[in-house]
Amino acid sequence: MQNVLEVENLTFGYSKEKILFNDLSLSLAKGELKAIVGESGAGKSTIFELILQNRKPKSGKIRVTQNISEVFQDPYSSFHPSYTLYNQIADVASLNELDKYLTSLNLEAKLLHKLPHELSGGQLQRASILRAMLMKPDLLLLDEPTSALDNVIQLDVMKMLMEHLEDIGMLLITHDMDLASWCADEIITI
Ligand SMILES: Nc1ncnc2c1ncn2[C@@H]1O[C@H](COP(=O)(O)OP(=O)(O)OP(=O)(O)O)[C@@H](O)[C@H]1O
Repeated sequence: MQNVLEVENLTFGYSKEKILFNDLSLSLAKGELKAIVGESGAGKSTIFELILQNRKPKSGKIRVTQNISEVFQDPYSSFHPSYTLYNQIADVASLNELDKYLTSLNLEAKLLHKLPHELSGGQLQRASILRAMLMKPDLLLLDEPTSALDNVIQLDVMKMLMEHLEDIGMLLITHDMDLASWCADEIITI
């Protein structure tokens, strides 16, 4: 099994006084879904910042594939406000499998021709997952990707993601321990 992410003895804090995590190690291969859970402010989103190399660790190593997609916590900041979703998705991803994902995400194709603010938070969240999947990543970073969805749609979306696990390693940030226990191979608590 080939790892798409290896984190070794990672230590990080925004200041010396407040270390968020100390000596954190984890690995992720295609076919695996691991969940990061922890209280608000524990540093879950910060781990993604480090994986995306937007921040440098205080110590430790991160080895990661270059082919990463992410779904951010706030769906409104995931898209540029001035362009249609279709344009923003077509810019970065192949549209070959568009119809298949629209169906499994229960999204109407006409929504894609709207501007981000014309969609609900839940519709935008699914559009963000659509874009991430069409990019065919090796590693998918999911930061509370279903927080704006009701329970039934949340489960449908998670099942759809899990059907594609064979080709992707997935790291899921969630505050929902039930969701993590249901879908994850391993739960990392910070
Ligand atoms: N750019 C920054 N500069 C200084 N401190 C920051 C910065 N970004 C986040 N923090 C602080 O670091 C801590 C961890 O933030 P982070 O967003 O990673 O937490 P989280 O576990 O994802 O929280 P939540 O579940 O509420 O999204 C928080 O105390 C936050 O205030």
